[in-house]
Amino acid sequence: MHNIRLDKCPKALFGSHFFHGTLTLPLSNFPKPISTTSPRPPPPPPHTLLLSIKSSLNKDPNNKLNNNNNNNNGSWVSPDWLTSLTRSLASGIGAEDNSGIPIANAKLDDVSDLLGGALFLPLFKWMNEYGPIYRLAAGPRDFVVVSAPAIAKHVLRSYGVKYGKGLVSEVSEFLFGSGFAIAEGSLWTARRRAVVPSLHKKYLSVIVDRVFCKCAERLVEKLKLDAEDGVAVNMEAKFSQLTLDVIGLSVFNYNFDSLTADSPVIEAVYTALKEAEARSTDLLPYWKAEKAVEVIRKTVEELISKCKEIVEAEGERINEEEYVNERDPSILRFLLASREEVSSTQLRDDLLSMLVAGHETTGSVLTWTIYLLSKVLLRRAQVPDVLPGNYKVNAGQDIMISVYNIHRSSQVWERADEFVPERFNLDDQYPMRRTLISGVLFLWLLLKVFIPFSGGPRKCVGDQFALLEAIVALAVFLQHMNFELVPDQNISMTTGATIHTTNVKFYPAHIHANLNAALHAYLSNNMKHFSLFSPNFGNRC
Ligand code: HEM
Repeated sequence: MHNIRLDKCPKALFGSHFFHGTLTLPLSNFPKPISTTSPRPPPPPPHTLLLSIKSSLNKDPNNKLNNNNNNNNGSWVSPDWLTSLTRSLASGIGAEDNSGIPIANAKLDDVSDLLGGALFLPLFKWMNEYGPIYRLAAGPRDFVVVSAPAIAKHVLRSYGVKYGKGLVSEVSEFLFGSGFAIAEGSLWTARRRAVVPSLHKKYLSVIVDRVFCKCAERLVEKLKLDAEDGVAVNMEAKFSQLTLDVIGLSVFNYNFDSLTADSPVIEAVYTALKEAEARSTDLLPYWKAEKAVEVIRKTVEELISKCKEIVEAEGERINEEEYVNERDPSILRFLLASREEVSSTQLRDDLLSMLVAGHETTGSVLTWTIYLLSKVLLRRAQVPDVLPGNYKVNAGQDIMISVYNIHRSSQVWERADEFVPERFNLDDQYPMRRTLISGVLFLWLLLKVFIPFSGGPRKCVGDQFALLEAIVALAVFLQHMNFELVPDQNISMTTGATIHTTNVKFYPAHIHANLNAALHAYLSNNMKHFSLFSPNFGNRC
């Protein structure tokens, strides 16, 4: 596992502002973009696969291919990557590589982070060495890794035309089945159109009150007890429990009550996501996730059948666009009352997608600032394509967009590595709005470089939900609690769907404070601006 020095850890920076009672709004604290002209020109000279393989074999004195040319771009397959070598030898000696994409020379040391699940760390290192686009052989797979906003935008907005989800769908099918989070083509279009209307504005405002505030208040009550006892608390675990309760109530009107009793669903979600990650590189042995998937599916099926009985007994039908059932405003109720014809397996898989995506990711936004938590997005080229910067990819090429790199690149941001709460002046009553009015150019840049919820047609459907949840929870915590980081901890990172810390503890302390007026203003004005955070790049979703 990779150990991060506390003084280098973005979380520590975050903590120094957030966890000592000063109000900060992490969502608005992204760095200022300085450039969006991404691809690093000029492209490196072309090289051949054969020569690259030769260069990787150079270390072997017995190797007959030994007297080859120097390859500035490193080897197609690093000496340490025997699995990749095997694959490359099998699949294309002599093939011309005229892609213009440099090849990352990945050493085993570099990828030790992979074994802890922190793939984004070596990806960042290689970006600094090879630039905003490079080719990486990861185990038996071969990825083009993209850290340039313009290329990322090109790939994300071309979903369905030139790119599909590809690998991510393949490796997550065991979990999501036919759910719309991984479905492709017309199945995805139909399912997304059915589910997205359930997250309408009226629903969100009801959920803020009934669910986000209530769940956060419940957590505060628990933390007060810990404060009295002087107990150090693992906040990541607490946030995980909080968000499971939130997503359970919002999607199913069901209280997991995981703040009180351990819920097997949390563990099951992490286990399943880890397995999906292991499958995507094929570098690690797969976990045995069958049991975890069974736990999640069974839970979802039970919740659906309970709700179905009630809806059928009541004969409820949707007749308004922004329909909310006052007793049960859940997404499940919305879908069932809309009487949409869909198989029960499909419904289960769609809702399971919401449960996993919604639970797993929202927890981490509370411990990391939003721009620091994102990992990678995967796409696969369906046709040959030329990327901005004149980089060529073949049909079938897996593309890995490193959102972490884009959000942390010094080519893109000023003071890229820092958390700077002062970027938005909180004394300003409407910080986001002012930016909107006065900074058209800034916003245009922002839309291209800040993509925690992805972009284009497959962008997150829960972005506004997640942002509101995080803001409301922060508001409630800060009104009642202070947090002090337990000194001398070894802070590590790991990944689920996003980046998480491992076992970081805080001492909570109860305070009596008033909710900051700026936060009030922010909350009441931000909803309409939230779409900023996941651009659709002009696509209709
Ligand atoms: C901080 C919180 C969250 C983050 C950072 C996040 C991030 C993302 C990202 C990056 C994607 C797109 C993946 C891609 O382009 O391949 C995505 C998709 C998705 N998210 Fe979220 N998400 C969050 C919260 C939520 C919540 C709360 C829900 C549910 C209420 C949700 C439901 C979904 C679904 C269903 C998809 C699949 C959409 C599709 O494929 O059409 N997410 N999310």
